[in-house]
Amino acid sequence: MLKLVLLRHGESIWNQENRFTGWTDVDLSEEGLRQAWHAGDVLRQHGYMFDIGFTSVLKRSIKTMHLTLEAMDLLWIPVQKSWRLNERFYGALQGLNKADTIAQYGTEQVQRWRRDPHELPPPITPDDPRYPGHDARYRHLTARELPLTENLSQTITRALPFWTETIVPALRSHQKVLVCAHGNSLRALVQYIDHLSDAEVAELDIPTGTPLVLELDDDLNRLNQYYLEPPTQPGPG
Ligand SMILES: O=C(O)[C@@H](CO)OP(=O)(O)O
Repeated sequence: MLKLVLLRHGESIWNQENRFTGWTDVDLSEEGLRQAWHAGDVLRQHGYMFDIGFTSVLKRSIKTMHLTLEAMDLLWIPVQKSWRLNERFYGALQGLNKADTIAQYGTEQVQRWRRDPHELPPPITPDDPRYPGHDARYRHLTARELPLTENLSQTITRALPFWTETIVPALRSHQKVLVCAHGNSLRALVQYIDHLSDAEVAELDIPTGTPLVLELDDDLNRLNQYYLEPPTQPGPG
């Protein structure tokens, strides 16, 4: 059996402010920092250890990985970063308050932008300051790879090469793997691994800072899946 742990980053400042985030590189909130440490603490208490970590190039996810590993005294393991694990690129919605957007466009439209795997949010243009082509960390990406907007199905397509070429070989060589990423990039991975329908993935909401354990067979079919909670302390007597 192969075991994989997925961890959504701790709460970010824009999660707290209820804003569409996408590739905006916002930091963790105080609560997010606490959640990231707590995740490591819970993993340690359950006896987990990792050989390698994979994360995105966004600081809320990088810092979550770092704090989680620190709480486990595993800061020494290799951690590989890839833009392919980034959050879904939310186009022109990035930065907007979700409640204001609902007031302007209606609940149904906003829900489609957020959860319909094929619905594209309004795109930005390359002269927009939010265009990733202006950011040094994406300078090796081709024009086709630089998004102007992205739906969940496109997020799966760009995350998949990293899954098959990097994460799967690590799992197959029996390394213990921690993937720290984002609400939608993790939903994309789980949809692929679990063969979830569009309706099922629309219902999937992975909470921040809570380790999700996937047990897989040798063909990478899911056998079991559960969130790790703090172990219950034995009561007095
Ligand atoms: O804003 C975002 O980038 C994501 C994750 O926080 O939001 P949503 O859950 O609406 O897809």
